Amino acid sequence: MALGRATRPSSSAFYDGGSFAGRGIGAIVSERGVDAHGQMRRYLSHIFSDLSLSEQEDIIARTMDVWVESLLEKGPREEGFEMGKSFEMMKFDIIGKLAFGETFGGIETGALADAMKRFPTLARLAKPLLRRKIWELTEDTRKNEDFAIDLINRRIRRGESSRKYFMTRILQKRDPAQVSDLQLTAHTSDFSLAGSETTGTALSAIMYYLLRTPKAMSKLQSEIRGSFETYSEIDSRSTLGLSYLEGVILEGLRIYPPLPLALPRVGPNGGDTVDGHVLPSGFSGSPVVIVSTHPIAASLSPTNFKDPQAFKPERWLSKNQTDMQEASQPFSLGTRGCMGRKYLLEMLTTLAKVLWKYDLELVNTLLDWQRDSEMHTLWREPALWVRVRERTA
Ligand code: HEM
Repeated sequence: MALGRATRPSSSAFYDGGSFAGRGIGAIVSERGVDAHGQMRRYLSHIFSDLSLSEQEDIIARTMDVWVESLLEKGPREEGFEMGKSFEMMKFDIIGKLAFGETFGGIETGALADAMKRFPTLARLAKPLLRRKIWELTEDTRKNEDFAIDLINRRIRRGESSRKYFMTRILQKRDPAQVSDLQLTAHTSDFSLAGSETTGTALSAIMYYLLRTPKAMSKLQSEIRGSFETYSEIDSRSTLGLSYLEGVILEGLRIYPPLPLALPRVGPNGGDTVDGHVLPSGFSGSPVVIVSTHPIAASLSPTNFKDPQAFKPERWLSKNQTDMQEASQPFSLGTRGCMGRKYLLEMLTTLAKVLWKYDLELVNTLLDWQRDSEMHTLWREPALWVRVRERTA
């Protein structure tokens, strides 16, 4: 795709119902103004630097290890356990730790559903489907936001921390005159949701496709088990060179993009040209012109990928003639593209740890992930019941 000019589109009214909108606060996901959003992105970008991520590694690893151990409690039962929810809880706990310095208790208590209620979820970007006024008046929203505000206030009161939560960095860089406590809370709330639901969805889908594709599962297990003698060797650095593992993740993100919606954009002032097609200026006429690319249309089109419904990690091992790899953009692109894509490393480590330690088996063999998924702006995935046993080989 060739863009005619280096102009910046803004996001559409779809985003008006985002976190804290009812309090008149824009946050990183929901802010529509091009300049205001650019400023927020610059302010927040340092928490996604390599240095910042390596500082967080310890917190992430400890939470992940507790989760991996917890799989042995319920996993071996004949009926198995619901792995999808469990992935989401673990990711939510990690983000909670990183953002607020407090765990939401998802792994220990299974309290994810409750915790999700307390936060304005990314799914609530769907709220423009309801009328704005109703959204603003929703009492629940206020409670959710109050809960997040309370967490942030507690964190601010605790002051400097030697522990490197990403909140530590955000606070260090903050000019309170520019970024209020409320705005800080709104950003953090966006992170919590942008980071947990997407990653949880991705891991569930990847696990399903692996369990359904024994050849891929066996190749992946051989790569992981052949690379590490002990569990403790597995971390975000040591998993980096595992090419089949990376292929598995990219293929999962292609076949089941975690954000399955066509992100709506308003064309830039003066219009633009995309692949030779002239797009009018978004605000020049009535109605406003919205443009978007649907991720599923792009990544499941036979024009872009050979045999697109088949789960084939091999298509990512090298450039090839039959797959247009760039057509799969699960993190979106450009000035509003995902800020957290480096957390992909976390997915590499999660899968490596689980598959190094355990053998897994799909309980519901009639499950068909694509058929049984529903899309309500975001995915509503089917339950993924899995039996987990200590590995035998
Ligand atoms: C598999 C995992 C993930 C996927 C597929 C994903 C995908 C996306 C996509 C498609 C967007 C664009 C949304 C839009 O324009 O409305 C986005 C934005 C964003 N993501 Fe992610 N994401 C993932 C994980 C994460 C994580 C772990 C974090 C942070 C902890 C994160 C933080 C963000 C933020 C802050 C934005 C807003 C960026 C902006 O508007 O400037 N994401 N993500």
